[in-house]
Amino acid sequence: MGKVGLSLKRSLSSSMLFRRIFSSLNLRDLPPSPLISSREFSGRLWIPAGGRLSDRSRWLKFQRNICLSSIRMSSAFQMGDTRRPPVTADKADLLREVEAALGSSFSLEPLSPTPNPLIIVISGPSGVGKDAVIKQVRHGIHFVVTATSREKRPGEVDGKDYYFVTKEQFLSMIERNELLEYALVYGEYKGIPKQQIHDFMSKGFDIVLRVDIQGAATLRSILGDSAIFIFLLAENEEALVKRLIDRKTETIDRLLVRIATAREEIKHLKEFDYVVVNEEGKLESSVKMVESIIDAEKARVQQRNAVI
Ligand SMILES: Nc1ncnc2c1ncn2[C@@H]1O[C@H](COP(=O)(O)OP(=O)(O)OP(=O)(O)O)[C@@H](O)[C@H]1O
Repeated sequence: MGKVGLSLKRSLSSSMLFRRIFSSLNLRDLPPSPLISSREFSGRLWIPAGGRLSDRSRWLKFQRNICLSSIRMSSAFQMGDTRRPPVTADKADLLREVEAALGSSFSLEPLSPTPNPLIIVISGPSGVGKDAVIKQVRHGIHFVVTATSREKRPGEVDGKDYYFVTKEQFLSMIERNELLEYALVYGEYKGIPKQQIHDFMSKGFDIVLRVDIQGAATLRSILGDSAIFIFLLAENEEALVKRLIDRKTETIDRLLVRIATAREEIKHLKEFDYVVVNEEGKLESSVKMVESIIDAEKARVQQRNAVI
C-alpha cells in the first residue's frame, strides 16, 4: 500500500476511534452549552495519525477530558448566568459577554515585559569572518562603527566600516573619555565610541560590538554578564589561514603574526557565552546561528540589563 493509502487508512481508523469515544460522552444528556456547540467541538478536536496505538489512546483520553471539562465549565456558566449568549453570537459579542460576567474588561497590556536592548560582543581570530557575519545579521541591530588609526583597506568606507582617524585624534578621544574600550592592535589603535551606543540603545536597537579577544576580555570586565559574548571560529586552522590568504590583505610576515595570535586567542574560548563555527562556504548558517542566539536571549525570563 502506498503512503497516501496508508495515511488515509490511519486517519479513517483514528476518526472511527474518536467517534466511539465521543459518542460515549452522551452529549445529548448534557445541558446545551451556551459557548460551544457540539459541531464546534468536533471541529476543534484533532487526533494524530500514525504512532503507536497506546499513544493515540492516551491522546484520545486527553482530548475527551478537555471536552468534559469544557462542558462542565459551560454548564456551570449556564447555571449561574441566565443571560445566555446565542450560540451564533460572534467572537466580539462573546468577549463582551464574558467581560460583563467578570465585571471587568480584558487588558491589552502585554503579558510579558518588552525585552531590553542587548549588547552583543562578537569576537574571534583575525580573518574568521566577524565582519562578514555581522554585515548580514538582520535589522533592528546597530553595528557600532569602531574608530581606528589603521589605514583604510581597498573598498572600505569611512564612517561605515570604521571611523578612520589619525593616531593624534585617537589619543585625544582617549583623553576625553569618549571610548568604552580601546586597544593597540598590531601597532594600530582601535576603540568603541560610547556616544553611538547610548544613542542607538535609547532608540531600542540592539548593539553589536566587534572586538578582538583582548577587547572582549576588557568588555567583560566592564559589562560583566549584562552583555552577550559570542566567539566566532573557523572549523579548523587551515580554513582560517586560507580565508586570510584569500582576503589578499596580508604579507607573509603579517600572516605569521596573525596565525600565532589566533592560536593564543582560541585558548580564551571558555570565557565566552556562545561559540559559532563559521564553516567554509556556510556564512549564511553562521548568520542564522547568531540570530538564533539573539532570539533566545530576547526570550529570557531574567533579562540582561546592559548599562553603559
Ligand atoms: N563562511 C565563510 N566561508 C568563506 N569565506 C568566508 C566566510 N566567512 C567570511 N569569509 C571571508 O573571509 C574573509 C575574512 O572575513 P572578515 O574580514 O569578515 O574577517 P574578520 O574576522 O572580520 O577579520 P579581521 O578581524 O582581520 O578584520 C573575507 O574575505 C570574507 O568574505
